[in-house]
Amino acid sequence: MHAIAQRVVIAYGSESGNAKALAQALAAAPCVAALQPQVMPLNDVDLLQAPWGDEALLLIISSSFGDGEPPGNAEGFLARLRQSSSLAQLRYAIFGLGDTAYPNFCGFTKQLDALLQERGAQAIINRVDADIGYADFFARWQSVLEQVLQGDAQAGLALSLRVIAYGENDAYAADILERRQLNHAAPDAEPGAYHIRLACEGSGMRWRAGDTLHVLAQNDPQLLAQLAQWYGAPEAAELLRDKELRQISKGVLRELARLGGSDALKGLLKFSQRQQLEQYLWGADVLDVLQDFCTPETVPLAQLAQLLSPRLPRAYSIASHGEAGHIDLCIRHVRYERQGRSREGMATHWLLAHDGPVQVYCRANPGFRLTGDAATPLILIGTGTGIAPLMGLLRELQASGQPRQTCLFFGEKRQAQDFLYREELESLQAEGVLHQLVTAFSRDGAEKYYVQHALQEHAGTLRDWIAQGAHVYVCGNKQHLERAIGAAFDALLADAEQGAAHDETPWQRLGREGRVHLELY
Ligand SMILES: Cc1cc2nc3c(=O)[nH]c(=O)nc-3n(C[C@H](O)[C@H](O)[C@H](O)COP(=O)(O)O)c2cc1C
Repeated sequence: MHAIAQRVVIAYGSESGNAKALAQALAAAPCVAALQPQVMPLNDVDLLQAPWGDEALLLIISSSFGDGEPPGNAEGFLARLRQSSSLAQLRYAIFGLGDTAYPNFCGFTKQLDALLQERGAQAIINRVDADIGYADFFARWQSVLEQVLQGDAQAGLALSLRVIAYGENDAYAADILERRQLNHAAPDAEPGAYHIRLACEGSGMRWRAGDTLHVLAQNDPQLLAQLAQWYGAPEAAELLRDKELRQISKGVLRELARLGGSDALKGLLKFSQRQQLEQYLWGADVLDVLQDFCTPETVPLAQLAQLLSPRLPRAYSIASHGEAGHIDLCIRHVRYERQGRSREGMATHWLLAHDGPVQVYCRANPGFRLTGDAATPLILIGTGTGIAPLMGLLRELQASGQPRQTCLFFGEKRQAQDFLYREELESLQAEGVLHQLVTAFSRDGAEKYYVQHALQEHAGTLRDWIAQGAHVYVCGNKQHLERAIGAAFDALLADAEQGAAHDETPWQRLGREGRVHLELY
């Protein structure tokens, strides 16, 4: 066997430094160092000028960003590659870094590989698609590269290192390990709040606290039966089984209004009626729309089946950390009645009632992940089941063994019934993971008391923490929470910030500095 390359270029595309660090480590590895490699960002690689003859080799190590796009220092390379014609002389190998929690996993390096192949370039090692645990893959890739450099071409073409990403069409079937009610039933209590644990050990699925779990639930058989009855056609249940029956898009409504010849529905779809439409759609399903505005004759079953989109996944905040081997959710079992029919949240009901595995996949939510360093204090604010991602963050801090100054403000109705995760929170506090646990139970006193009131009472601590660079994480109800929390922070920081520029409020400034993390629903 003889060495296959005299000249090696190691080119990286890297936004936050992982790929660059690997490129530098590779250059220092004895088998490569002997060839005195050049290390540079992909943007500096000149595909046309460099002599990519028999003796040269391009090793690409790059991450993907945005939606499977190149990091900033690789954008120019991609543009030039697109414009280039034949690259038949070029031999290359690609090591892609990514995160399966993003929909376009390793999108950029997959695209590079395809473009290079289209232009006749030759991969000497099969492309690697590595996830966040890339260190192990890199060690294996490097040892195969060593074999290839020594002339063993087969080793590169036999390598198979590609993490498969889960998604809507390729979901993971997770068993339910635990279902436990977190609040105590009482006649006037909030609807049930449940802790659900899903088994994910060995799935290869990756996530971090703050990310979301997408659940592909099945439609309620009762609703399918009611649709079949409305149509007088038993086959409706089968035809509509995998269709989205709850979240009805404007496009579908427009088409139903046209087919049904309904002026009332056409009117509701006018821009000026958007609030009325929102009110009408709250808790509605496709059977409501059909009953209210159409007849089985105006919207034949086959046409409805064609019109409706496939079932949409429902997203839940993950309440466990990424190394846990299981995914925890904290969900509310919503039940209500409308037009004489009792209804339940589609996926929530499915998660609570169904036996057997649940189809799921994770998606990254970088805006709600832990940021900053050990010196960055964390102010966590959650109401009701909005505690879920905050539990995830606390559990991640606990698992990391690197606690920070952390304070949780939790709001609910009544302490005796609604103190979700009370025991665990108290033990996190005893362990020193959580420094302050502040609760605001709105209905326990003579006057309503909410998290924003608790924030005011702790103004001194909060001001100090904000001055130390604290990040604020807020999760809960969209309608009330953000405005109330923003106003509370503006009030408590107003004095401290007197004299500062007034074209923004203190809360807006924190937002602009990337220190406010919101998860509102
Ligand atoms: C905002 C953001 C967007 C990302 N987008 C993607 C993506 O679309 N596909 C993917 O596979 N990985 C994505 N990632 C994950 C990165 O590719 C991964 O963290 C990688 O290890 C970063 O390497 P680098 O430090 O060399 O840039 C993203 C990460 C962040 C923070």
